[in-house]
Amino acid sequence: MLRLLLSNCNRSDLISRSLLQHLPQSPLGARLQNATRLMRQHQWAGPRPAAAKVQTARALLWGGGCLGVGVAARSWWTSRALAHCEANRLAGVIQHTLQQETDKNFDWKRLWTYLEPHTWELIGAILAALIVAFINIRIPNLLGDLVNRLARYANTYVMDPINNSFVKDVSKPASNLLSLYMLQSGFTFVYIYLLSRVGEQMAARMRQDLFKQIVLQDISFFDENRTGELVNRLTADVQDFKTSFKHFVAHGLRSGAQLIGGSVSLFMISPHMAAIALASVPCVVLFMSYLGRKLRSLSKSSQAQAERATGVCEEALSNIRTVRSSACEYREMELFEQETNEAARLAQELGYGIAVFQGLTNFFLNTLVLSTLFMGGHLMSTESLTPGALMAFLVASQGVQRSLSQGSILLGTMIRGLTAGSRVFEFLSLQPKVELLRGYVIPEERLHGEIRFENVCFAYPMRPDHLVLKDFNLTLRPGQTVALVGASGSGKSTIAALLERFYEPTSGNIKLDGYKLSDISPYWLRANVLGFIEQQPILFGTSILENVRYGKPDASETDVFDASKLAQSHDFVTSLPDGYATHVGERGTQLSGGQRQRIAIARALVKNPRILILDEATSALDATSESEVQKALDTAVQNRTTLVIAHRLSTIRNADLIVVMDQGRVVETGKHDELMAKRGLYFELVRQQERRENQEQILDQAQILEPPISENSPNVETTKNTVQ
Ligand SMILES: Nc1ncnc2c1ncn2[C@@H]1O[C@H](COP(=O)(O)OP(=O)(O)OP(=O)(O)O)[C@@H](O)[C@H]1O
Repeated sequence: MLRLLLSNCNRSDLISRSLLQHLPQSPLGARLQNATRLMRQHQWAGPRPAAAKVQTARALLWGGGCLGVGVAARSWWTSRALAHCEANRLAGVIQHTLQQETDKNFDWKRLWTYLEPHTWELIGAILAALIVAFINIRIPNLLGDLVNRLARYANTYVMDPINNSFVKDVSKPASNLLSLYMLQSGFTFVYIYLLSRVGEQMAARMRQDLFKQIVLQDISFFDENRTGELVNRLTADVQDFKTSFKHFVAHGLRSGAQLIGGSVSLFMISPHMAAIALASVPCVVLFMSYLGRKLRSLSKSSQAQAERATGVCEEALSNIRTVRSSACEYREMELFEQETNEAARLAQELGYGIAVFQGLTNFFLNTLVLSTLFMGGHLMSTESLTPGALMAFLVASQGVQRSLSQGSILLGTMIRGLTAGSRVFEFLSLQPKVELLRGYVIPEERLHGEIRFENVCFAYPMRPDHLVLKDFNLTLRPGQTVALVGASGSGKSTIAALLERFYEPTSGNIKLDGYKLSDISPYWLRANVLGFIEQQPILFGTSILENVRYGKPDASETDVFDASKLAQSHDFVTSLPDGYATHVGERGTQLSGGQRQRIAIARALVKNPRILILDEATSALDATSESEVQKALDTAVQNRTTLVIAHRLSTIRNADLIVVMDQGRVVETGKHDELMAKRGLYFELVRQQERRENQEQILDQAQILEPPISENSPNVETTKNTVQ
């Protein structure tokens, strides 16, 4: 789906045509840009850790050794080209290792970029939370005051409460207390409301940035990361971070302020009791930070495991037809069960750690209350403490106790939040190697559609030690149809992927009308020059009109109809009850394979591309659909340079040039008749295919001739018995 997204980049969404026009258009400008890009890449590799330097040196020595062997084994020219491939491949290995070593600590600076636009709201929330904390510190003193006054009337029977001095005496501290309660609730509302605004807006921006960053990544990123895991980061991790942030700021600030303020007032009420009560706090703090570190690493593995479970679920659901047709429902259930059980086990371990911590903290705090009562009673008996002061001390110490126990919950929240945040920021800081908009645009009058592959070597980033293309050379002249054939895995689709700039060659060049592809804006290239038709095209769950328009968002209805006529889809679309407004279902499941394919062809043609890439566009179809789609393709390729990746060799007999590939190299080129006369690999492939097709025909005929199974036939009996 992402390949499709990249190959049909939505121009109106990302950048206006005028911006594209302003990009440098001369080869010199492009060379300068390329040089800057290379310099930046070089700077990135700049300060290498010592271990990496050793690794680099080792790798280079090893590379040197390999070069030596290569020189001895091959002719000078071939080995020089391959040595170059090997050196570049090694550079890939080193870069991959270095990337894995990058620090994944929490990025506070990046967090600030999200908070900065809400500075005033945040300050307001912090102030309101601090005021609440201050009020909470004041309340015990006022309560103590009230209790002292009430204590005076402990043994007095109040006859007339209205005219009695009791009311006058008590009303002032009581009304003071009431006003504080009202202020406390008002400021609580303010900070909770402001924090939730900041949190929601921050989370929305984070999600948008993360999605943008993910969509812009190189295709190799998607080879490495599973879709479900990416979706998990976009949803669960951002959610976790937001919740933890709000919780932490709201309760953390209040608890922190209350802890400090409450401790001060404890000292003011009774320094003796306060000293005893707070003596053991440093031990709790030390214990808290030790456990915090342990819990953080546990939380990290627990969240990563949850991500894996989501990955399994997403993969199974998005490929439900394959799961069903392979009868793998129970396997998928089992796999999901294993992954979720493991996630639950890790989460339980985390919960266990937090529970131990909280239990110990509670025990500590309760013994603190008990010792306070014991000490307070003793001081009261010696008349060095009033009952009001004891009451104030107890309420204040309860405030401190609440803050401390909040601290243990906050610790868990903070751990979860920091882990989720660093996972989100990890992807936010990734930079794609190929920048979508960087590069120049070839002026219309110079765009002819000539493609040259010059000594291209390539290894996939996920398998840097496996060279897929070795010194690959090929020229496609403007308007020519060139077919790539070869055994499975020989590198045909890789050629198409390189032409689309889904990957960059490890060495060598690909040129379009003499301009290096690496200097051209990939966005412009895919949006204007290349039309890509895949073997199994994916449609989006919207109308046929929107699906065709996906190739060119500003296409008029007439453009869509014209492209559909060229793709032989107009007639079947207009015969549908809703015509172009027909919904195709998720991934286009409500259409037949041939219909999907023809809509995909219309989607590619609507932008009138100069170059068409057909990746086995008919191989997944039955004979009727194949002939319809083939008709569409025959019209589509006219006046365009076309690269056909062929499986059914019968469909490319008329190609202007057939290129036979074997293990990433070109081994034969020519027209069909020339290659057949050569009796080389192409001849062999054609023969193999003919034999296979004959065998399939014989099997089909055998099935037709086989008598229908009757109710009484032994086969049916056997089946019945087996089922029973
Ligand atoms: N994304 C990828 N990451 C790593 N290796 C890959 C990737 N895609 C393909 N390969 C490997 O590259 C080699 C060439 O694959 P490619 O798809 O180009 O072959 P092909 O000739 O098109 O095969 P087929 O006819 O079966 O489609 C294979 O060995 C394959 O395993």
